Amino acid sequence: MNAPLESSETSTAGNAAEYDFVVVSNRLPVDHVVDDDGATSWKASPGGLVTALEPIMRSNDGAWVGWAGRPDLDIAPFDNDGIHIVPVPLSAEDVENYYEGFSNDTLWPLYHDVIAPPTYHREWWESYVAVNQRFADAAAAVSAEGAVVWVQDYQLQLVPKMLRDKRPDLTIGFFNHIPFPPYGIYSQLPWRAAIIEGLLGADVIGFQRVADASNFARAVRRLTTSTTKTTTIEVASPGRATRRVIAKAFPISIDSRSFEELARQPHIQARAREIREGLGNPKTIMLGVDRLDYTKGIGHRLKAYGELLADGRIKVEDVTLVQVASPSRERVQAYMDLRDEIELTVGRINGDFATMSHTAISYHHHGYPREEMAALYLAADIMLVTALRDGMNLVAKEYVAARFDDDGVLILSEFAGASDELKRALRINPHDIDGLKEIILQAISMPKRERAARMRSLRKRVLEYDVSRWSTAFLSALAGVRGDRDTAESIDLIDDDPLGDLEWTVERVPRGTEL
Ligand SMILES: O=P(O)(O)OC[C@H]1O[C@H](O[C@H]2O[C@H](CO)[C@@H](O)[C@H](O)[C@H]2O)[C@H](O)[C@@H](O)[C@@H]1O
Ligand SMILES: O=c1ccn([C@@H]2O[C@H](COP(=O)(O)OP(=O)(O)O)[C@@H](O)[C@H]2O)c(=O)[nH]1
Repeated sequence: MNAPLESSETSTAGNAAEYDFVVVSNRLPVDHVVDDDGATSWKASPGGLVTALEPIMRSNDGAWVGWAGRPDLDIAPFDNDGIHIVPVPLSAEDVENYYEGFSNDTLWPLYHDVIAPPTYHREWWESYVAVNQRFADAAAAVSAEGAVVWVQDYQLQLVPKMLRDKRPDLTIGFFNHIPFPPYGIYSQLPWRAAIIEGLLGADVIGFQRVADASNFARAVRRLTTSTTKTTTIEVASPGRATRRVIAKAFPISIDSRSFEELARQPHIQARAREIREGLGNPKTIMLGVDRLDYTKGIGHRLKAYGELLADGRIKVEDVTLVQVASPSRERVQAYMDLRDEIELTVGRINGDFATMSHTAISYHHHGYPREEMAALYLAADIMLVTALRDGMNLVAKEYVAARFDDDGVLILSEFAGASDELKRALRINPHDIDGLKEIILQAISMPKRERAARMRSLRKRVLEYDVSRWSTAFLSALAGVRGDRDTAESIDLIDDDPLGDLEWTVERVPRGTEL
């Protein structure tokens, strides 16, 4: 990686308005980290957004505008592995109010079915507006005349309108990586109309699920004078021509082939065997990989596993659970509470059931590199995705891509976006602990022939609809709007949407099942 300058000096890779393709996201693909001894370095950022966008950026020669993950850093733009990186500095106060506050303690819980209660603070909102303006200004400064700018995610929902006001020549896309909530929940937000107006600055607004797009269309109808017809929104503003905005589902994916290639490498397979041996070669290894987030249903899966051990329906010598819980948003109170709760539960289950030779839960509060992820997926007989609500969940798709041996069982929450596509997974309602226990037993005893048939079908889907298909679909929809015609690749990405037609009311939303 080229060494970036740690000051506001200009680098050779300047900040001129020269890029025809610009991605704007809260996070850059790399985080600036400082070790205990004060040494600084760059490491891959956490989460699926970066996993999905990195391959597209590498093949597009574009600029990526975002935050370097630490407060008070003023770093000049630099080139990293074929991507022009444009850091947007955030002060410690911005991080507290815009990122930890409004993004992750207001919007995140609100958009995830209020699993945790959202907090509404006016000063957080003011910071969100100011920081969104800063991202919009930075994007405008690097975008060439007529460029395509693709804004990502809930942290930057005001950027499309801010950009359009400043640079009407740009074509603007927005993709929401997390769910868009039903109106009964969304309407709690004191700034609900301003956010819809912000998003409507885009030409194409993408969502993970059909249900998200229809929730958004309903919010548009309730809060604006714009009209909606299927995926088209007619936006009328005083003194301006009516604009057409497309809002529809574009389910995100992964670079499936490259993940499979990685898993096929002999050293990754050797590492998978080593992981199994290290765990005492149990008959069944179950795996969970999540950011330590209350949306991921980690407690529900621990509950089911602990009860199966307590009931004597499985033995600790036979079935081990590996749980990777990568650190996330560690200064937000709900995340601190969750860590305490999960680690207490892990300690109790291990205390009650582990033997000198066999641990029950192998728990890891770390973020691992891609290679280790691939080895873990190969080592796991069962992958447990028990999210209470999740935009997509790329982990589910990575597990499938890694299993070139057509083996392994995916247990997948119906509340994760991936569930719309991965229909031959064992789909579960994570709130139903008894149901989850039965499904785990079914997965443990599933005959090899059935495992292979299911995995083949899952792999067909994941290999066919990869991240390049996702970005091509989105960007051709954007090109269609720019040319004032919808040339969008016909998106038959979803055959049907089991939850899509439900307009949930607040009362029907599952609220934190008691564990
Ligand atoms: O940046 P952080 O606050 O550390 O959080 C990491 C990312 O988490 C979220 O990921 C989402 O995007 C994935 C890819 O589309 C999707 O599979 C997953 O369901 C979402 O939760 C968040 O949306 C990103 O902005 C964060 O960078
Ligand atoms: O220790 C870890 C844990 C997770 N991941 C990656 O982080 C992403 C998680 O994406 P997902 O969509 O499942 O959830 P998110 O964290 O974005 O909500 C996946 O690419 C994982 O492989 C990783 O690289 N190391």
